[in-house]
Amino acid sequence: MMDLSDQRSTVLSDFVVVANRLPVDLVKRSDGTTTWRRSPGGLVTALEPVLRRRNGCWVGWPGVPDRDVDPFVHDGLRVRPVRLDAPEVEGFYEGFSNSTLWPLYHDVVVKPTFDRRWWAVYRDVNRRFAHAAASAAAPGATVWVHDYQLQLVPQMLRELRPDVTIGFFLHIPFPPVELFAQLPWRRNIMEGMLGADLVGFHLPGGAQNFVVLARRMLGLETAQAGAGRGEVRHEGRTVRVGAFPISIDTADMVERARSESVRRRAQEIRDDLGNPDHILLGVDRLDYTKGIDLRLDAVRELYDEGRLDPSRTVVVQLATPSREQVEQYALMRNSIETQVGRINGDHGQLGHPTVHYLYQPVDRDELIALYVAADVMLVTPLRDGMNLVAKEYVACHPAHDGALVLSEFTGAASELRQAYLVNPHDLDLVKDTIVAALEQSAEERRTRMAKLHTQVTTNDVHRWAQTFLDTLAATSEQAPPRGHEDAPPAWRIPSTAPFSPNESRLDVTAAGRLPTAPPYEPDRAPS
Ligand SMILES: Nc1ncnc2c1ncn2[C@@H]1O[C@H](COP(=O)(O)OP(=O)(O)O)[C@@H](O)[C@H]1O
Ligand SMILES: O=P(O)(O)OC[C@H]1O[C@H](O[C@H]2O[C@H](CO)[C@@H](O)[C@H](O)[C@H]2O)[C@H](O)[C@@H](O)[C@@H]1O
Repeated sequence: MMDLSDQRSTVLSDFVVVANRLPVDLVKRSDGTTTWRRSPGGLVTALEPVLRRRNGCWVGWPGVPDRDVDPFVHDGLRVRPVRLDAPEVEGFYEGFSNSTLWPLYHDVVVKPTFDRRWWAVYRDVNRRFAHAAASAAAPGATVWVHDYQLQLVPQMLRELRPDVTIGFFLHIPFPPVELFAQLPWRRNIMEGMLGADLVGFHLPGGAQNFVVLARRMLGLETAQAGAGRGEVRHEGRTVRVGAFPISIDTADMVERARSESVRRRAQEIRDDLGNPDHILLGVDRLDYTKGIDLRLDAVRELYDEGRLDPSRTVVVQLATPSREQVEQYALMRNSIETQVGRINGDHGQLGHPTVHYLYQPVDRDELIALYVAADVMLVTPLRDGMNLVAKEYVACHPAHDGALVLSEFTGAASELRQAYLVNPHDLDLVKDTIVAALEQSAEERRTRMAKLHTQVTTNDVHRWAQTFLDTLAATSEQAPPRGHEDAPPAWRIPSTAPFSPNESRLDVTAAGRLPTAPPYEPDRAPS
């Protein structure tokens, strides 16, 4: 248990978010001075408005190695930076997080590397984050730990601060048993996450995979209800598990998309692109999971076959630089840029490329203007935890124009059922679907987009956070009084079989049901 008496000089918070990324990155300007810039990725997009509303504190890494930065307030947000040295960035961030866990959890779309040195660094860095969180949290605070980079933090934090309530949320898919079982440190990761009071995933499938592993691999007592809700009994505590599909600050997006300045800019973009009949748009971190290469293949074939007219239909692809030191990302960049060059070489004209490609982050309002201008949004990941870009595009079409082509392998596809859903591995289907989205009737377009818009308006990021945090609060209220943690729960379902990674995932749903109606409904995913 940590002594908080030495923390008097620092403000302690009742609500602490812990994530690898801070909402802002420290970046060097060309003149050698530094400034803070919005960090990449959907985790920051989602959490920033949540923290702003709840006046909490954010513990995370400032995005550059070897920099000690004191706690500070950025644009009204309280921020507590955690230092990582260059070898730690390599072993923890580029290595274990993004070359082991990221590919393993994304269906092994590239081969994960299992390196024992990276694992040791991952553990050490997780311990540092746990200490930073423990130092930031007021007595009895709620600490919300995020994502695959910090899966050991809940357990480590609990050892330091048994008084705090701990939530954990995974932003990427949680893999099926047979994939997770490849991980040499699979037990440590599971035990790390089980340090939380509530473990959340985007989708019921991830939650179910987690409960199955707890029972089969760790031999713990578990219970499952429908739609991914479950409980795991661990070290005398009950850990709740659930699905909580994340979203965006929809009202903010809608307001910006409707603003005069953004609408004017959207028209300028159309003019600058030569007033084509159709604009197809892709917006992604440059990541091999996002299927940018697949959609470019589809578009190239459509141009080659004359099904799309390059003088009337243009593609805009924004790619945010991401994890550039990781080999697979550098390779992916090269191959995408080769694809873009080839399409433009074959189908572009002087001053009029058919694919407009930017490898850079753009300002938020510029991005929204692009969403507004685009007739068809292409979201084709091979695997994606959620994909907020899809929801952002929908939010930016409050008049119910536009069309969304969406991979079935995104978390968003489970909610955005009226999108043009595609299997991105099926190139002919992707091509036909792009053409269908372009040729849809005005009525079809309005009907689909109206339903999608209702979905993202009803289920925004504030509702997501509220549901998770309400569930977490209810969980800690239901915990047995200290000293009575071993009282046997009524629902106990003992593990019966030894762990086997090949066991069917589905058989566990027969394991048991919660005897009483659970107090929460995290799987509400209205259409
Ligand atoms: N080039 C870009 N410039 C600015 N923001 C971008 C760019 N590309 C992506 N984004 C933002 O990054 C976020 C991506 O989130 P998401 O789709 O959930 O995927 P991920 O978190 O894996 O990158 C979105 O909020 C999107 O608006
Ligand atoms: O921090 P980076 O290495 O630069 O990567 C950016 C973020 O990518 C991942 O985002 C995920 O979270 C989104 C919101 O829940 C979700 O929509 C998306 O499907 C995920 O890929 C990663 O999980 C974050 O930790 C990174 O910060």
